[in-house]
Amino acid sequence: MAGSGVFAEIKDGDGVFRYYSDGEWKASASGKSVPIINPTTRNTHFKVQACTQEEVNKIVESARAAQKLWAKTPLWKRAELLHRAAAVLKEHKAPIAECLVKEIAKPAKDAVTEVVRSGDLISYCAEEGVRILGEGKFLVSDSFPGNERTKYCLTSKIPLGVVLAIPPFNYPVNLAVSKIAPALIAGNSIVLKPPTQGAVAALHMVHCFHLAGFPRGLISCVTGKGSEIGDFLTMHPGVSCISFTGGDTGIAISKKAGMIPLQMELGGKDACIILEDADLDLGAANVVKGGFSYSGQRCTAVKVVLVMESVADELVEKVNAKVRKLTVGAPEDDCDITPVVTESSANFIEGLVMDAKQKGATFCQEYRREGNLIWPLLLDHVRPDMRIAWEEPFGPVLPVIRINSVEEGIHHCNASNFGLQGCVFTRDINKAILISDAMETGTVQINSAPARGPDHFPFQGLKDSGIGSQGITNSINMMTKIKSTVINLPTPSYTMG
Ligand SMILES: NC(=O)C1=CN([C@@H]2O[C@H](COP(=O)(O)OP(=O)(O)OC[C@H]3O[C@@H](n4cnc5c(N)ncnc54)[C@H](OP(=O)(O)O)[C@@H]3O)[C@@H](O)[C@H]2O)C=CC1
Ligand SMILES: O=C(O)[C@H](O)COP(=O)(O)O
Repeated sequence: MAGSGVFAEIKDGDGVFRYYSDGEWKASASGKSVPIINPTTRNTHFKVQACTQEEVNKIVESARAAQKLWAKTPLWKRAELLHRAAAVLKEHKAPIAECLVKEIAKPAKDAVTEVVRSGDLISYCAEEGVRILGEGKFLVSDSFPGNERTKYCLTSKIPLGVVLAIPPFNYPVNLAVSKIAPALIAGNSIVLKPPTQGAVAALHMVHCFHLAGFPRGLISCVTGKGSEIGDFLTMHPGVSCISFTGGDTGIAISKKAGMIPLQMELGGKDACIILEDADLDLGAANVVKGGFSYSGQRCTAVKVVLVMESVADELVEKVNAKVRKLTVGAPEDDCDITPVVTESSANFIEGLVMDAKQKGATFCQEYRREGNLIWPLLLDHVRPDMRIAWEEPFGPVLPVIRINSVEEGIHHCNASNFGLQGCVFTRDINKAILISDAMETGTVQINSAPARGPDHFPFQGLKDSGIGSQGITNSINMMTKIKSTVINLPTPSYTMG
């Protein structure tokens, strides 16, 4: 059970979850807490500390001190500790998954998968770090015009300092460790600010790093509402790098942050283009999986289907047949469709649906909502003047736009402010490549729905979907800087010369 057994110390006597600073679990001096509302019951399920600015200062100070020592810890030892943390995390997957079910209504099996996937990510990161951080470059000067061979340049990757990690609610464990593990293996320290919905799962995950024996202050976790402590954290002079995943908040952060490296993974409006020659059964299965898994609350969810008119009726029929089979209900029952994360999120989704209704979209199912639970809905004959053609619902509501040419589909995709992923279904690999090249997105999947995983693949968004690239190798590189040492010789030296 959450906050019991080995996790007992992360909760105070009043049942409020503590924050983690300088290797200890503490109650905030604010005396205030932030409620976490269970999306299913809509009642307060957990409470976390509302940390103060002084507590943030203290955390950043100890993170800076701990990083100096950690940078001098041999790479193999850093990797060994990460492997231990991965094992502890997997060992305690059940209570962490339980938090995900209660805080963000993630279906029970998917919640366990998220924790196990996170353990695997940490281990892979430890191995990859040992390989790529153990290597540098050796350059000689005579390759550049006008130079003799008098300079030897040695480069290596050095840590940045304190990495601030801010993940979103939908993968509060996986998208936290995707920042924590690369930062640590590269010799940085970490300050984590988890999403409010998902904070308790994240605190449990942090305790697994504590149990694994990481040094004091190297990892900290500060809780509180992003709208209250977010600016203080992201503009803190002690922070050397920000790795953020979330919505438009990331655009505001990137405008306010100082001259530090930023990794931003933001929203998406991933298009699924379906051509006449596509395998429509495969296309329909991926539209349903891509559009409705975790009730559409994935940045990589299919968020608009662009299907050629000649096969649209058949595709819609096949998709509808699969939508009818989706189970709707509680995450504890492992239903396919579960309540969306907050009431305001459900209201926002409803606003998009009503706008589409008013403007004449075809409802393939009856619109139904109870509390935060919204039944899956396919909207056919959506037109570009409808909000849902462009906005990200982050819910189980999927628009279909019928197109008459490939160019029309690409045009719609590229007219979006977002550019995260996209996918194309066709049996013609040549067409698929041309479409992939034409789509202005960070990734294009051919004959499969968009996905971030497996977690070592590069993952990046263009335009408003982000800055930089994630994926284990890219994150390690992003959280380091190149340092050079140049050996200057008094006379040119040529090997075997
Ligand atoms: N491209 C990608 O990889 C992904 C993108 N997303 C996108 O994330 C969005 C949904 O996630 P959601 O959690 O609602 O996103 P938000 O942008 O609302 O929140 C993300 C994180 O930022 C924190 N935060 C809020 N305000 C501030 C602030 N002023 N300064 C610093 N941090 C702040 C939040 O904390 P708090 O919860 O306390 O407000 C949370 O931890 C969608 O748009 C989705 O597409 C989601 C997953 C992956
Ligand atoms: O937030 C998200 O949507 C995740 O990054 C998606 O990860 P997945 O595509 O591997 O499920």
